[in-house]
Amino acid sequence: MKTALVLNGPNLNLLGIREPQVYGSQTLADVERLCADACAAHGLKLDFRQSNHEGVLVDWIQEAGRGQKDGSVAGVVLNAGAYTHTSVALHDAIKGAGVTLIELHISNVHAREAFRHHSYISPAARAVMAGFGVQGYSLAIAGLAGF
Ligand SMILES: O=C1C[C@@](O)(C(=O)O)C[C@@H](O)[C@@H]1O
Repeated sequence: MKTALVLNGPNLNLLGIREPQVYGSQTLADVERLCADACAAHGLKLDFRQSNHEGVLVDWIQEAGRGQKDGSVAGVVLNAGAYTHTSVALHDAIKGAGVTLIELHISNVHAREAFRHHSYISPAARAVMAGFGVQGYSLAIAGLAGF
């Protein structure tokens, strides 16, 4: 059984408390349960992580790339949070690792502030999911399973 890595970036540990009018009231633990159910439904094993640190996310993407090469990893669902809009390092990590990656946002970033309209992740991602709320995680896992 292949693993789906679901990686969450900065401030996503605050889900449920953080701007609930934008991100909803479900916590990151709730999101992990959603992902576990979606993975079980699609024959995938879940590896769910969160970090506030850019370099840690880079390390995890590189690890996922190695896992994809040895056949143990199906791909990555990445909510890079604010690093989406700033991080050349994450862009380079995804390209360098050669990993199949779905960029995910809980909110519709294109309907928000202009600084959220540009993503360094999108040009390196296989697909992009935004605006479906936390349900987007389940949809992204279904998508990953279908690649
Ligand atoms: O931290 C986040 C969360 C986010 O990635 C989302 O899930 O909608 C959108 C980003 O702009 C923001 O910085």
